[in-house]
Amino acid sequence: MSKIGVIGAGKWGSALAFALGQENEVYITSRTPRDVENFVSLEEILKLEYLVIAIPAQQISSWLEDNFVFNNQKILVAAKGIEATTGRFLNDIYKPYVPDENIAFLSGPSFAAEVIKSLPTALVINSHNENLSAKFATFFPPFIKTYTSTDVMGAEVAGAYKNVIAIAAGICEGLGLGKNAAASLISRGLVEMQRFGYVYGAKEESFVGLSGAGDLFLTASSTMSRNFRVGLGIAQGKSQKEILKELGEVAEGIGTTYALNKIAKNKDLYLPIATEVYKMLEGEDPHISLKNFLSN
Ligand SMILES: NC(=O)C1=CN([C@@H]2O[C@H](COP(=O)(O)OP(=O)(O)OC[C@H]3O[C@@H](n4cnc5c(N)ncnc54)[C@H](O)[C@@H]3O)[C@@H](O)[C@H]2O)C=CC1
Ligand SMILES: O=C(CO)COP(=O)(O)O
Repeated sequence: MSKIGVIGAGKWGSALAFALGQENEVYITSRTPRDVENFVSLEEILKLEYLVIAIPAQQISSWLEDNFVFNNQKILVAAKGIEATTGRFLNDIYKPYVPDENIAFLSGPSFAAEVIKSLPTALVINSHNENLSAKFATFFPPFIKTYTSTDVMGAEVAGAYKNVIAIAAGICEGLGLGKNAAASLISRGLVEMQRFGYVYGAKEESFVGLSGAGDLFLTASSTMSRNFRVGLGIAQGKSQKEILKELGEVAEGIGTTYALNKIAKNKDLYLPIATEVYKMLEGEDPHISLKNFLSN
C-alpha cells in the first residue's frame, strides 16, 4: 500500500482518487475545500512521494508557478491539452519544475463517470522513465488495465488532439450530417493528429492504440464527452460563452484548438479539421464550414 496525493478534485481527479484508493492510501486536495474523505491541504499533499495532478492544461502553468515546490515527488499528469496562449505541451510546461525521470503522463479512453463506477477501463502510463511507469501501473485496481509506453509526445498529442476532433464530431452529429460523415471525420482526424505528432517525434503505436484511436473513438462518438457536447452546442448556434456556462466543466478541446491554430501558423502546418473547428469557435457558420469540409 502506497500513499498517493491527488491534486484537483474535479471529475477526473475524484475518479482517479477513487480508483487508486482501492488499494492505496489516497489523499486529495483542490483550490476550494471539499467535504470528501481524506481531503487535506495542498501543503500536506506536496509532502507525499507520489502525486497525480488533474488540474486542466490551461491552468497548470500558473498553478505550478504559484504553488508547486519540488521535493523529489513522482508525478502522474492526468490532464489532456495544449496551452492555448503559448502552444506549449504539458511536458514542456512541467519541465522547469520536474525532471523527466520523475514524471509520467496518463492517456487512454477513460470517462471519469465510468471509472467511478468501477467499469473496466484501459489506461496507458507514458514516461521516459520505464521504472516510474511500471511503479504507477501497480497502483491501479484490477478493473483498470494498465499499459506503459515511453512515447510521451505521442500520448500528449493524441490526448489533446482527440478533444478537438470530438468537437468536430459533435458539430457533425448536431447538424445531422450522418454516420458516413462522422466516420470520415473521425478517421481523417486520426490521420491529422498522427501527421501532427510526427512533427514532434511521436510514434505510430500511440495513434493506433489506446491513446490515439481508443480515446478518439470514445470521445468523438458519445454525448458523455464534454468536447462532443461543445460541438453539439456550436451546431445549435450557441456562443462559446453560453456553451461553457451550460457545461459547467472543462472542455480542453477549446483551448487546444487555439493552441493548434497558433502552432499551425508558426510552423506552417496543414491541420484541416483543427482549422475548421477554430473558424467555427470564432463564429463561422457550421452549416457552411463543416458541410463544405466534408463534401467535394
Ligand atoms: N473527466 C474525464 O472523464 C477526464 C478528464 N481528463 C482530463 O483531466 C483534466 C481535468 O478534467 P476534469 O477533472 O474532468 O475537469 P473538471 O471541470 O471536472 O474539474 C477541473 C478541476 O480543476 C480545478 N482547477 C481549475 N483551475 C484551477 C486552478 N487554477 N488551480 C487549481 N485547480 C484548478 C477545478 O477546481 C476542478 O476541480 C482535463 O485536462 C481533462 O481533459 C482526462 C481523462 C478523463
Ligand atoms: O478524455 C476523456 C475521456 O478519455 C474525457 O473527454 P471529455 O473531456 O470530452 O469529456
